[in-house]
Amino acid sequence: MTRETGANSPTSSDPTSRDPESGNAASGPAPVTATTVDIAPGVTLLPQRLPAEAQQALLADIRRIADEAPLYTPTMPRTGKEWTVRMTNCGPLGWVSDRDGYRYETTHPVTGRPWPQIPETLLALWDEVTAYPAPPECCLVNYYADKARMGLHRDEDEEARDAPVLSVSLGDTATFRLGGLERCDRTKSFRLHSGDVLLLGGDNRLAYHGIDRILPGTSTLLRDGGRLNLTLRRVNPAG
Ligand SMILES: O=C(O)CCC(=O)C(=O)O
Ligand SMILES: [Fe+2]
Repeated sequence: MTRETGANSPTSSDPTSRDPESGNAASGPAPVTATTVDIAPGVTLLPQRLPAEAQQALLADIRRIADEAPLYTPTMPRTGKEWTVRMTNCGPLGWVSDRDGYRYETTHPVTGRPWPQIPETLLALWDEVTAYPAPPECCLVNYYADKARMGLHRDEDEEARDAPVLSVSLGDTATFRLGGLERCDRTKSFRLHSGDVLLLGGDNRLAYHGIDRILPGTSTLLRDGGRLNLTLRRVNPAG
C-alpha cells in the first residue's frame, strides 16, 4: 500500500459551498458553528469548528511541539522514496513511515526522544466530538507545502477501529478525496478549510482517502503558507 499513488476516478463535488477565505485568521473572529455536514455514513465535516482565535492558539501549540519534535521528511516503505508531506507527532505514540513499513513508535525517528504531549485543547475537542471512552494516543502532524499531496490510502495501522479518526485543518485550503472501502470504489472530493474538523468513522472508518492538492495563498494563518493537518487517532482498544 502506498499513500502517494494518484487518486482514481475523480468525480469532483463540493458539498461545502463556503467561502474559501472564511476561518482565515486575518478575516476576524469567526463564530463557532454547530453545523455538521454528513459526507457519507460515518464521515462528518464540522465546518469552521475552530474559530480564528482557537486556530491561532493551536498553531502556537504546534510550533512548540515542532521545536521539541521537529518536522522531518519520512520515507516510503520498500522504495525509500521521500514523502512530499513533512511530519511529526505528539502523544504517547507517533505514526511513522520508513523503509520497514508503517507503524507506531514511542520516540521521534530523528531525535530519539519521546513525542511531546497532545495539547489539552485537542484532547478536549476529541472528547466533545467523538464521545469515545478513551483519549487519542497519537496526534500526527502533517505539513503540506505548496506542492505536497497524499495519495489514496486507508488509516489501518490502529487496532481500535471503533474509534473515529479526527482531523483538524489549519492554514491553506486542501482538496480532500474520499473513496469507499475498496481502492477501486468511486471517489468524491471536497475542500477542507482552516478550522474545519473532519471525522472518519463508523462504516467508513477504513475508507480510502487522500489529499489531491492544497490551494496556496488561501489562508494567512501560517506565516510561510502551506497547510497543517492534525490527525488524532486511538491506536489500542479502550479499557
Ligand atoms: O491531511 C489530511 O487532511 C489527511 C491526512 C491523512 O489522511 C493521514 O495522515 O492519514
Ligand atoms: Fe489518512
